[in-house]
Amino acid sequence: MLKLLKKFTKTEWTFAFLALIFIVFQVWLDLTMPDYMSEITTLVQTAGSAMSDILIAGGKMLACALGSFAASFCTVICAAKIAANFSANLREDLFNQVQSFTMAEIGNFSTASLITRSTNDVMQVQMLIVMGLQVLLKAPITAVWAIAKIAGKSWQWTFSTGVAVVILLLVVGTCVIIAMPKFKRLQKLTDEINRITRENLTGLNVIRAYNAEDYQEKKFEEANHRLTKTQLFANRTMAFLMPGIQLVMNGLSLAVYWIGAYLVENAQGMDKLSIFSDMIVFSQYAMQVVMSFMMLVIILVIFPRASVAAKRINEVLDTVPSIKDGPVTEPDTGLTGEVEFRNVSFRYPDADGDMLQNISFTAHKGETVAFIGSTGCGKSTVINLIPRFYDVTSGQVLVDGVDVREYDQKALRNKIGYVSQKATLFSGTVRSNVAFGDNGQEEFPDEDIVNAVYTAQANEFVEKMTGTYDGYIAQGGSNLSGGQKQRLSIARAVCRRPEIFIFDDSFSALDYKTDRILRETLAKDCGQSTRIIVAQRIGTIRDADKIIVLSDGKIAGMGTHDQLMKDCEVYQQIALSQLSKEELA
Ligand SMILES: Nc1ncnc2c1ncn2[C@@H]1O[C@H](COP(=O)(O)OP(=O)(O)OP(=O)(O)O)[C@@H](O)[C@H]1O
Repeated sequence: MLKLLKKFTKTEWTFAFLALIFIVFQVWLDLTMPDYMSEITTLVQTAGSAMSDILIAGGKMLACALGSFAASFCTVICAAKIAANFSANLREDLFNQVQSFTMAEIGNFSTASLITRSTNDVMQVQMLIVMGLQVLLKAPITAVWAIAKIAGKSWQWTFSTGVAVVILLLVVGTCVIIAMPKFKRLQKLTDEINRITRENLTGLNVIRAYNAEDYQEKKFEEANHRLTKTQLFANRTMAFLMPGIQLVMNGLSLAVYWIGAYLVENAQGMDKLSIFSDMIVFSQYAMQVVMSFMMLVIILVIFPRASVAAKRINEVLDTVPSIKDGPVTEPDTGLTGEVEFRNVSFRYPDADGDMLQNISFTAHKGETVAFIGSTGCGKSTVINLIPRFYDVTSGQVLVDGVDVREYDQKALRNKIGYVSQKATLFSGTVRSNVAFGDNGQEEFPDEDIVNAVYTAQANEFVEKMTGTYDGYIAQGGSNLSGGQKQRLSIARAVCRRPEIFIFDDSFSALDYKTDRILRETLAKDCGQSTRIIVAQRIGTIRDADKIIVLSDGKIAGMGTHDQLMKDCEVYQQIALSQLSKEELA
């Protein structure tokens, strides 16, 4: 928690200092009120007192109460401002940190947990700051000040207040020790609820199609029940606190009056009056002491959960992304659009064995290099190493003659137009999806957007959309068909005018005719760019300059279609499973 508080900015410290001033002022006013009460008590008991004197003392007491209210209001405003600013900065830090994570780190935390950490966990810390600033500062100041005021009045009264505080601490300590482990579990269980809800929402169609609503509901119910049970246990434990504190407070009042009665009875003449008014004042101060401990208890209810949340936030902020920027922004090798793999092997984090073994090939400028192979043989894994979604385990991946690990990541990705296997679109318009991101140059001109849409064969449906290029795209492109989404994803890559295109099975949802026309226009409009294509269909890659056949993470053959048809058995099998001998001839 302290580590997070180091993130306080100058403005936040200034507001914290202001809050402290308001708190000291409020405590002074609160502790001055019993003095006036004592004055009123004495005036009331003294024969011949003037009514105006009582009213003046009462008026001063009222002024103190109003002043205390105003000071408390100002403290709350300061605390709310600090907490809101602080959590906004924290959320931004978390967002930026998660942006810099590689797939490995995101996998480590899980997406659901990262969402809880950026929202719910930040809220827990925010609540602690709002309450903490008011209470953590106010309680000790009030306690010390009030104790100083009551010390020396009567040892019996002071002793009974001391006993009340010790009992209070024992009650609070026991409750916190019992509830603390449950608070730790609460955040984990919130992650779980988040994960199930996300899974449910993203897979809604499949759940309905398979009549799996009951199964999902059961999963949710179980997680919900676990969360509710833990919450109930923690809250029930803490529920003991308030009645416990009330009991101690009432017991203390009783003790003060009982001791007071005994002292008054044994006193003589005017002393009786003075002891009586002391008793009234003392009971007020003693209540202030106990109240300040009670306020600390409120913090103790929030603190365990907030401290767990702070730890979880720090875990994210302290994670060093495994992929770091190198120094190269523009290579001086004189090469463009060249991709080379040198003896590359790769193992996924936590996997037992290498997924890729000894992969070596070169794609020169303007060439089309295609990967084909059975499902799960490692095609996507190979191409994900080029934009450095993962780093190689051994060997080297070079772009324009420079190891990708040497590149500044932005500079490397500016050279690449990547189209993922699952078309990903963002809520917005056609334009905002095509002119997406930054390629290190000026903003994408309208002309480039239109050209890219035409090259990707997307014009045919975009121009029919309401609003055409400003037509609405729903989150994840859910208002488009699979093939339309793929074409817009391709247009997005084309619009960047990259040196290297990476198509990860990006033509699979297109009909054969559109697939062929799209490849032709790509070759015509982007002939200068290198194209690396993963495909399942022989037809898509047949004309490639180089076809690499992958089998179990190893290269089983490399060459043109004709060469492979002659000497690569795996390729022949794939080809014959898709096309007849006549078509292949
Ligand atoms: N993030 C990951 N962590 C661990 N293993 C993974 C991860 N991603 C993929 N794999 C494994 O690596 C293997 C190769 O996956 P990859 O996606 O490269 O195959 P692919 O040839 O592109 O398959 P497809 O044609 O079905 O897309 C698979 O066996 C898969 O289980």
